[in-house]
Amino acid sequence: MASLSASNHVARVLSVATHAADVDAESRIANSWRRCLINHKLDPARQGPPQTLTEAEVRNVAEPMERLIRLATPELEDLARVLREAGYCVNLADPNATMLWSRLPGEADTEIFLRWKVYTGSNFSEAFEGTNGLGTALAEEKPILVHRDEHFRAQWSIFSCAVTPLFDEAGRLGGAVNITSCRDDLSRTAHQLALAVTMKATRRIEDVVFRNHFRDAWIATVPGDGGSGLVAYDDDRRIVGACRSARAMLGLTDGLIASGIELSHYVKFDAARAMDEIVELRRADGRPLGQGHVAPPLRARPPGRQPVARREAPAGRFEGLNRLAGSDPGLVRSVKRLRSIGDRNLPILLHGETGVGKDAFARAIHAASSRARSNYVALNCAAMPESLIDAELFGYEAGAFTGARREGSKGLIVQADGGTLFLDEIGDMPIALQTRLLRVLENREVWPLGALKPTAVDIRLISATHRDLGRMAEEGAFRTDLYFRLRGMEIRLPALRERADRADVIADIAVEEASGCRLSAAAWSALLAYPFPGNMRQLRHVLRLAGCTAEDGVISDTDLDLPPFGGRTSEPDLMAAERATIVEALRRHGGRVTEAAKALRLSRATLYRKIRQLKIDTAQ
Ligand SMILES: Nc1ncnc2c1ncn2[C@@H]1O[C@H](COP(=O)(O)OP(=O)(O)OP(=O)(O)O)[C@@H](O)[C@H]1O
Repeated sequence: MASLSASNHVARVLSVATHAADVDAESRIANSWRRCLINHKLDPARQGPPQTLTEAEVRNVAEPMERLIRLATPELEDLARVLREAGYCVNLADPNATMLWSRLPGEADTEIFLRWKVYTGSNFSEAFEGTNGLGTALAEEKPILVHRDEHFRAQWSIFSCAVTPLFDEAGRLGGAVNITSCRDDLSRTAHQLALAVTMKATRRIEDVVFRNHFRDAWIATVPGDGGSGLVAYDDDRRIVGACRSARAMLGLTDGLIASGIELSHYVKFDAARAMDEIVELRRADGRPLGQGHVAPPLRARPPGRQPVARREAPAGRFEGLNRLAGSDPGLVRSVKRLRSIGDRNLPILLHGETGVGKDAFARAIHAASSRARSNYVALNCAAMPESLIDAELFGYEAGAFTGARREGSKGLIVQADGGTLFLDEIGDMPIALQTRLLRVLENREVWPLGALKPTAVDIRLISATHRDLGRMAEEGAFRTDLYFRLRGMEIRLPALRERADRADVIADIAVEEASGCRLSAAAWSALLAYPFPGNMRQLRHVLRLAGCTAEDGVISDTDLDLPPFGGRTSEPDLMAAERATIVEALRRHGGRVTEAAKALRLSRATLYRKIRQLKIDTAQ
């Protein structure tokens, strides 16, 4: 379609949508235009940005999608890297078409995406924005390419997007992967190729999500006309799950799966041994079905280990906490204590080394509480100077100081009202601010800078530190009264090397970060023996990298980037190991802090802080 002026575009949309012109009348685009006009009563000439959520709202919407986002991120990063040259931005959206993950292409193109708010937090549902890749693909639950003038609203005609819906392990709509370009020199054919790449990436994400969910089960890959389908089954060959295409292919339903129906009703094959293998599949009546693939439970993959008994499906809102606790007795006890305090508003102090999962744990506590529907607001006290923490946390009135935002700022405490405030690295909070925080906790109200009256707040406080706050309080470096106020309940998160279920944690993270690979015996022993000073974060990083360098799907010990470390746990040793990890990440990324931070899964602010603390010379 050639590019049209805005008024011509509107006229064309109206004539096609009202059947006056029968050009493309039966096409999906024409049908969508009709939906927009008749069902959604939209105006193709309307101008203005899409609806955009605040950062806190995005966090709330993203919370139930956390596992999907985590599992999809490596694939999405690859997709963004491949398509960056062609000026594409890449997004992952939830089923309501709200973008929750974005990578902008950089350079000149980025400015356009920012100007038009094509980024995290924006909603592109068809009912609001008219025909567009994300909204229409989700409305129809089918991949679609929407090229420039095919958009309903004239203003979106500067973009071309290609979108593939994503289905979860139960075949339900879980979101969509979107790619958008604003380059007018890219042909429809080029976009079609990009759509094909996106569809492949999305299928791989679905594959990882399915295998991760059914990691205790055997997985059969069944060939079909429109691609293969995955069926999960237990040791007795009873089906426990099936992906969307396997359901369609075999006629499987939730009811049939819940009834424990046997795989042999649908497909048969000879002997299932302990290794991944290609098998000749037959239909239930014995006719050949083609070649399939059978994989043993992922949890059982590390050599020499028996399959781990299936963990009980965790009950409802405690699912996240149970998952993080695994089967480490200390952590399981802590989760039990958290359950027993129920919804009493007790402040919680998390204590643990860097990367053990303090933030993840705090989020899970929030998700398990009756406050889950309200905001979870986090602040890292070590990442910013005192004046900024003050303004960010307590807020300020309009014109309270030079450089303040014209409209003032509510502050994070007020934003967390009704929800949870997470203060990371609380040990780094300057003394003056400790006093203000104590006052907030005691009086349950906050005085924004320059305000004439306080604002009442109801927050649950979770704080975290890697320091010995008790000792700091004794030495006068931390307010004793605040210390006691913070530790309504103190939870120690053990280092990875201390966890009794270390082997399970490693196996689980291997499945997530290096899906499709298995660990050689030597790699497995090396991982078990290594003290992981950077804990979960470092383990994830090591396995992600190993998954990329592994040959023939086998991670050997030489694929593991484990910097020498003595196994002792003193602070200087930890710092030395952390320093070495950061220096190595910076070296790998040519000194580019943003990319090194991404690889280490740290925020840029945190990495800059660590660079300063550890006196790392980034100019090397
Ligand atoms: N139990 C767990 N199982 C698997 N992955 C985990 C677990 N706990 C944390 N992680 C992952 O480890 C990484 C680091 O976690 P998180 O940021 O919560 O650690 P932290 O203790 O807050 O780190 P820091 O002290 O540097 O702020 C994240 O990618 C998180 O998803």
